[in-house]
Amino acid sequence: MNQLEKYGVTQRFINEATLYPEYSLARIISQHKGMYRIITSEGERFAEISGKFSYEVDALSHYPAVGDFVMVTISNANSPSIIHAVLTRKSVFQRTALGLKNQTQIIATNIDIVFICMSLNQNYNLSRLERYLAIAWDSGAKPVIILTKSDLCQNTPEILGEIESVALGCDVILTSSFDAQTVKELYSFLKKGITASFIGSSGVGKSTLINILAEKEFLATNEIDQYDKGRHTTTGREMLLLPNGAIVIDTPGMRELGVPHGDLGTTFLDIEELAKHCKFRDCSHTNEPGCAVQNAILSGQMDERRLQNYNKLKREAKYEGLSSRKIEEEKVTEMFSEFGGIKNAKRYLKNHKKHNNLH
Ligand SMILES: Nc1nc2c(ncn2[C@@H]2O[C@H](COP(=O)(O)OP(=O)(O)OP(=O)(O)O)[C@@H](O)[C@H]2O)c(=O)[nH]1
Ligand SMILES: [Zn+2]
Repeated sequence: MNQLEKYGVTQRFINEATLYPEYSLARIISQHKGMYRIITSEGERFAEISGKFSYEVDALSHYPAVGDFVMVTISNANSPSIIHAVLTRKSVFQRTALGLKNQTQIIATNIDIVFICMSLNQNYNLSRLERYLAIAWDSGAKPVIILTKSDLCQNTPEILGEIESVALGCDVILTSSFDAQTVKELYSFLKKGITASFIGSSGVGKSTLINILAEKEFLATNEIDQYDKGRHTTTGREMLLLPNGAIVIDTPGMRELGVPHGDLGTTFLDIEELAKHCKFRDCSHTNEPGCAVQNAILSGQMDERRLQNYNKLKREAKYEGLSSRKIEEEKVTEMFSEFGGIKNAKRYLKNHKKHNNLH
């Protein structure tokens, strides 16, 4: 079988690839400082982007990322293959780039299913789950909730009830590493050729799950690897193949995904639906008369905590916007320092601000 077929290529990508008859289709399996590892029809290769690509690329998010299908010229194993184009992404996990607040950085792409992992002991937290759901809905991947360490939980039915109130139609699976059968339940989602990823706080048991699915120690789990934060000691890979042909993307970036530019509208569909019935269109759902959201809370239909988290995430989203404006100012300073120096830049900003204040 063609190597690439093992790595989740679908007809959709094969079709798009025909637009580039001079190049070959490949998939990015890892990325490190501008160097990529790719799977091609001829096996694994190192790769870098072409000169033309790097000249024309105008946003961080347009660079290839783990999971991308790309069009390449395949070199022999000793020299880098050349990446010419990135095919349309089916799903995208992203976050605001460190140090560059107004640019998004792509963490991983073309993930079909994202398992949101939360452990049933101290890590259990509905607001965090909502946060992860927001990331998932925003990405285009299908979220499935995994509640790990069920062996440590005494009041599972109660918690399941709470989770279902925020999960809105997502599947929820209970697992325990002491019962491999519970983990194998994930195979109803992890079919051959499906690309999946696991997100959730550190220590909830993501590596443990992947190792059980892989039927080998793919990843170091916390007990063996308590001090050495380096992972993937066995494989060095960010994309793993499970025995049944499913693909797992496990990059450090996916593990660190925390605060999303989440799709609040989907995660909090119930609140947004209720809000349509508030008396005032700009209702803040705090103490306005005729507030449908408050009424739902009063009648016990909705949990007050859920509204609080909704408001909190909304505030964060707004704050993101503000801070990016500040970053914009810094960028202008930098730009002007090239010709004319910092003084000119400051003057420019001052005038600019004055000008803005007039509006
Ligand atoms: N009791 C119990 N412990 C578990 C279970 N799953 C994992 N653990 C333990 O939880 C700890 C953390 O597990 P990991 O699999 O390393 O967690 P992780 O989510 O991969 O953590 P990071 O790599 O930091 O993101 C280890 O000591 C595991 O043995 C479970 O189902 N039940
Ligand atoms: Zn309201």
